[in-house]
Amino acid sequence: MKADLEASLPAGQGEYAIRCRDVCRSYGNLKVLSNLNLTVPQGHIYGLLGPSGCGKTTLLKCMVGTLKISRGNITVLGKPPAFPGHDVPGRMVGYMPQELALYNEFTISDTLTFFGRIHGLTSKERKKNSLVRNLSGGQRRRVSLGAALLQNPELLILDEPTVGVDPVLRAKIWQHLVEIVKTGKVSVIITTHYIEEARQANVVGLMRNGCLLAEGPPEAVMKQHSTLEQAFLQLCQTSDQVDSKQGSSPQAGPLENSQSFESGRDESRPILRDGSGAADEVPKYSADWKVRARHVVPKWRNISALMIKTMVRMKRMPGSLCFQFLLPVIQVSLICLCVGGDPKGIEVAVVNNETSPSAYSQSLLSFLDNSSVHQVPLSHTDAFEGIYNGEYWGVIGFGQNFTSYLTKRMMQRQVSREVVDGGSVHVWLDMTSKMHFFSFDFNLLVIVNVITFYLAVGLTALSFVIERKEGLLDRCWVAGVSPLETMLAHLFSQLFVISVQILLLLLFILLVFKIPNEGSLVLVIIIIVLQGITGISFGLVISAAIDDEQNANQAALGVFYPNLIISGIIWPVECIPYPLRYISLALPQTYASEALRCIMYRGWGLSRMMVWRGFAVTLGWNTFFLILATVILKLRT
Ligand SMILES: Nc1ncnc2c1ncn2[C@@H]1O[C@H](COP(=O)(O)OP(=O)(O)OP(=O)(O)O)[C@@H](O)[C@H]1O
Repeated sequence: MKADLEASLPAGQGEYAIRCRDVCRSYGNLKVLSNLNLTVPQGHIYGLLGPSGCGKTTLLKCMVGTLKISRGNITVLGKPPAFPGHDVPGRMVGYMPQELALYNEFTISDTLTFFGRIHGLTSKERKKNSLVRNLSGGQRRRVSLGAALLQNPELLILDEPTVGVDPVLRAKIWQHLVEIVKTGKVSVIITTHYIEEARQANVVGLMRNGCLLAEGPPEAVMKQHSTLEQAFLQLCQTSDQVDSKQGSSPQAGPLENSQSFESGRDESRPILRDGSGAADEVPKYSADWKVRARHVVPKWRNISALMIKTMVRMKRMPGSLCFQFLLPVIQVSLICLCVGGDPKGIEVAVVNNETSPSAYSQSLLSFLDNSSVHQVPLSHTDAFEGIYNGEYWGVIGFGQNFTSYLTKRMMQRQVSREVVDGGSVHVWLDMTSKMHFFSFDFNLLVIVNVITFYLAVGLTALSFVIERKEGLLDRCWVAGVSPLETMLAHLFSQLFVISVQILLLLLFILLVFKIPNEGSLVLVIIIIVLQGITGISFGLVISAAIDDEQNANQAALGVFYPNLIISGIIWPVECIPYPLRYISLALPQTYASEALRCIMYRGWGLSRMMVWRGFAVTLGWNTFFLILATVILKLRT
């Protein structure tokens, strides 16, 4: 039986498309792949079968290089995946992930064009104008498969391509796979839950608990059984029996299972290939510095493909795009209209103990702005009672001899304290009311900065979260897009959105609300755009680090309030206690807001420290956030 297999499975290097030796991979404490050995011969279809959760998808992700293995080695088309200069991930491999991994707002044509652009294809695809979101499940799978086949890859890695597909289409997919491997140049590894369909594969691998129970041509695996399914069940039972014999060891995990199974096998079992890779020498691969440098330098082709993708998606959601453009303008307009203006029609009690119509107190009261203050003449007792009852915002009081005392203050060089007091206007404010807010120097420009920053955070914080969840990020990785390219593409496309937002915002605050600008408009625009970039890059950090939409939203919101309070936006930095003040000065918005104020109100330029400091700190934060986001994204793939 082993001889049969060895005749059909090439052993030498170069004759296999994929070779895994002693591969281990864990998620935290969960060991998913245990010393797994697998060989996909060149020009063959390999059907990887196994129950749900046995680690098939994990293994495929390790093969395409989106997951790192913790031990062992994998060789795909001659080199380890993600090796510098190797086109896996890249053109050589077509990957269809388990998730559909399609952009819903794309047409079929857009989808093929997008992946075609990444692979540098110039041929014009046929126009398919149906939106992916309007297709049936089976149709979407076909598009997804089409995207994997697009660049005629040498290796096709298909994770359950036939799920939810009708039997006719399933048969067609298999027929196509059989057709493309005939040339001997294309190899396929395919996972499926429909065990019997794998009879059309040249080789099958039966996987369980992270190890391969058997590997070989389907006929050999089924030798003593009428179906593959029965063979698989038999293998599982035998494996369980060996496990229970070994069960005395409390730590017996998949690794031990695999070894004990191998060592205890007899010839009647369909263990068709000795998986031990210990004797195999691990080949050494090297790449010169030029290849390594080319591998690291971002490719404009990929960046532009991703940017066009984002623009097309935006175009397909015009309502959401308009809302994004107009949101800052709406917010700033509301702020201009509702915040920072003079109070209107507030009730103030007036206690005037002078009765004569020609008294100075009367003429003074007549000068008060009656649209802001509505004067209510009252007695001393009623006025203070009214204040306690919350009816009035304050009391203005004049003594009985206000006119004569004021005249004395004007005429005489020295007067008694009684004269000063009697010749003064007494004002009592209700400090429990909102009145004291009017004393705080509200600064619209700083708010513009905050809005630009946080809208940018909000725009980007979910960018990768959703793409990662839908498998799109993985698909792009496998097509050869690097984390840095993804990061730059997001940065550039969001920059377009925030540029429109900032343009509209400035038009409104300068032309409609006529906020004065004493300084250079160019500097104003640059600092606001730089703040927007800080927001985008911070959003990218959140997006790269967090997997779930809700947590990403919480993180963006969680940073909003502390930053608003500590950055001196609500209350001056000078009033913040010392340890916090140092933090405040290091934050991305503190010095930038100060710089914006100095440019617009004082007309200062870059030669002033308070201005260039704002630019320098913002640029520093931008660089830091972008590097951090790229590193996180790289570490997590
Ligand atoms: N990102 C992850 N974090 C933690 N555990 C994970 C993660 N991805 C997968 N797992 C776990 O690893 C195990 C193997 O998952 P995997 O998706 O590889 O199985 P599978 O054989 O492809 O299953 P199915 O046939 O249902 O797709 C499962 O127990 C799963 O819960």
